[in-house]
Amino acid sequence: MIVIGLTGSIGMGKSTTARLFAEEGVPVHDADATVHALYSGAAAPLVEAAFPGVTRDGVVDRKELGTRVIGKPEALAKLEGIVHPLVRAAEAEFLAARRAGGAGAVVLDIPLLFESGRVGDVDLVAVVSAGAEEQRRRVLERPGMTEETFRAVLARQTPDAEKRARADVVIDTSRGVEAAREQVRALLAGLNDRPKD
Ligand SMILES: CC(C)(COP(=O)(O)OP(=O)(O)OC[C@H]1O[C@@H](n2cnc3c(N)ncnc32)[C@H](O)[C@@H]1O)[C@@H](O)C(=O)NCCC(=O)NCCS
Ligand SMILES: Nc1ncnc2c1ncn2[C@@H]1O[C@H](COP(=O)(O)OP(=O)(O)OP(=O)(O)O)[C@@H](O)[C@H]1O
Repeated sequence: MIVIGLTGSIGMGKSTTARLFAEEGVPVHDADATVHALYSGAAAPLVEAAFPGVTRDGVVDRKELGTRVIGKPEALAKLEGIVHPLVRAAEAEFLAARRAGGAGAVVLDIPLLFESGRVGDVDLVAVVSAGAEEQRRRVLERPGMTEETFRAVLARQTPDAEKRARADVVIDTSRGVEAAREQVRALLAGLNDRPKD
C-alpha cells in the first residue's frame, strides 16, 4: 500500500484536492476533520483544562480557541501537544484498517506534514500550490479572516517554495478543479510504475 501525504499551505487547495483523490476511489484521512471531530469528543476536556472557557456544552469553540492560540506560539505549541498525538493515533488506525482491506494507495491529508516532521511517515509527498497571490485572494475572501490572522498562520507554516522544493509531486490548483483532477489522475497512474514494497 502506497501512503500519499497530501499537504500545502493555508488556502492552497488541500481539502479540494483531497476530495479529488476520494472521487478517484482513494481512501483519504483528513487531519483537519479529525481535529474537528476530536473537539466535540476526546480532546474537549483536555483542551478545556489547558484553555479554560473555550468549550460550550462540552464542545470546543474553534473561533474562541483560535483567538487564544493564533499568533501566540507558546499557546499553539501547547494545543498541538494535546491534539497531534490524538491525530497520529487516528491515522494509524485508518492505515491499519485500509491495509487489512487491501487498499493499493491511500491519502493522508496533513496540513502540517513538513512542520511536524511527518515526511518520513509517508511514501510520497504531494504538495498543493497556487501561488502567493491566488492564496491571498482565497484566504482573505473567507468570512472573518483578517490580514493579521493570515500573516500569523503563514508565519507558522513552512514557506510554499520550500514545500514545493521538497515535494515528490506538486499539484497546481491555480488553473481550476478539472486541471487539478487531471494532475491527480496522472499521479495515481504513475504509482503503477513505482517499485512495490
Ligand atoms: C487554531 C484552530 C482552533 C482554528 O480553527 P479554524 O476552524 O478557525 O481553522 P482550521 O482548523 O480550518 O485551520 C485553517 C488552516 O490553518 C492552518 N493551521 C491550523 N493549525 C495550525 C497550526 N497548528 N500551525 C500552523 N498552521 C495551522 C492550516 O493551514 C489549516 O488548514 C485550529 O486550526 C486548531 O485547532 N489548530 C491546532 C491543531 C492543528 O495543529 N491542526 C492542524 C492539522 S493537525
Ligand atoms: N483546483 C482548484 N481550482 C479552483 N479553485 C480551487 C481549487 N482548489 C481549491 N480551490 C479554491 O480555493 C479555496 C481554498 O481551497 P481549500 O479549502 O481546498 O484549501 P485548503 O488548502 O484546504 O485550505 P486550508 O488549509 O485553509 O484548510 C476554496 O475556495 C476552493 O474552492
